[in-house]
Amino acid sequence: MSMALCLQPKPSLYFKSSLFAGSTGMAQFRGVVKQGRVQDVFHGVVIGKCKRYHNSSANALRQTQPFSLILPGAESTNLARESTGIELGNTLPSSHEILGSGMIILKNYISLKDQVDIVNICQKLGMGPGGFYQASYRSGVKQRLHRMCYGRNWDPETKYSERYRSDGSLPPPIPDELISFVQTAIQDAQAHLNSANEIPLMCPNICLVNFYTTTDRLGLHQDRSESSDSLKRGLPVVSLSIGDSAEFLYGHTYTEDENELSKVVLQSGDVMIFGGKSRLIYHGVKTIFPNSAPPPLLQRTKLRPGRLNLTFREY
Ligand SMILES: O=C(O)CCC(=O)C(=O)O
Ligand SMILES: [Fe+2]
Repeated sequence: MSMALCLQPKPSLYFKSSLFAGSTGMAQFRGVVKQGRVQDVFHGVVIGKCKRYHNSSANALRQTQPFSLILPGAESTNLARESTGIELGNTLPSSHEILGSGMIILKNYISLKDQVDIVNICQKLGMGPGGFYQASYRSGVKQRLHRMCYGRNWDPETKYSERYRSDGSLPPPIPDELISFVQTAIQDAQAHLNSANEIPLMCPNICLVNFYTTTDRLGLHQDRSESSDSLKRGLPVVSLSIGDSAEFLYGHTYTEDENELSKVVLQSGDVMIFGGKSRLIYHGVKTIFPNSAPPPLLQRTKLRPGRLNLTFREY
């Protein structure tokens, strides 16, 4: 990647760099949510079921119902792809917030135009083979979140061990422009840190795409399915937020008491990066704030209410 690219204050998705092929990794959910406080806080994900494996074809068939990011009826208008005359220029300046060693938020980093493009990429891939689905556990319980993977299959039960998804599909590759975007974001983050080593550069080879409706949550967990080498080196997780804002909770030790966790609001356009000493933070999404997405994004994409989140990792 050229330095010119790295110095872009808001890198465009259309600056392409070399494609990094390969395999990849993801989240390890803590299997302790029970009737009690944590479930009250994080009632979106069935964390306690994660130990069981699944792959029944009955589940697979149920999982393949298409899920559109776009409001029902809006797809046919094709507004997402046409110029509507809606002003997309960002008015808010970018800034950053360091949350700890190896953990940073680049605020308002993704331009509105790129947010629109990312929604369109995810909509296109999300409706195709390997697109959005609700993973289900062997017990038959489905995750509430709609999710898909790029680059390599990750599933809350089988982690990275199954190349194919339980519905027989393979995840599409990570689009080149997203790989380039993520690497530029890491380099921009490094420039804000005391030492660039706090967050090592990585070549993402997996991306998990989550869509949260306004009532979805994500329970407290660590992302630790990636290779021991990747975790040992502290290769970062890079997380992009688009759509409604979210309250993100995190801490370095597991707790069932929400008050012991730190909180931060992730808004549309923010990029959060956690690597190095923060690579194994416990984290979760407590709340999605309805009606908080930028109006021009909604007008341009017809994104349904909720939040799109992409997390990139290197296996
Ligand atoms: O939605 C987010 O901000 C976090 C997603 C996440 O933690 C994950 O997919 O592992
Ligand atoms: Fe995570």
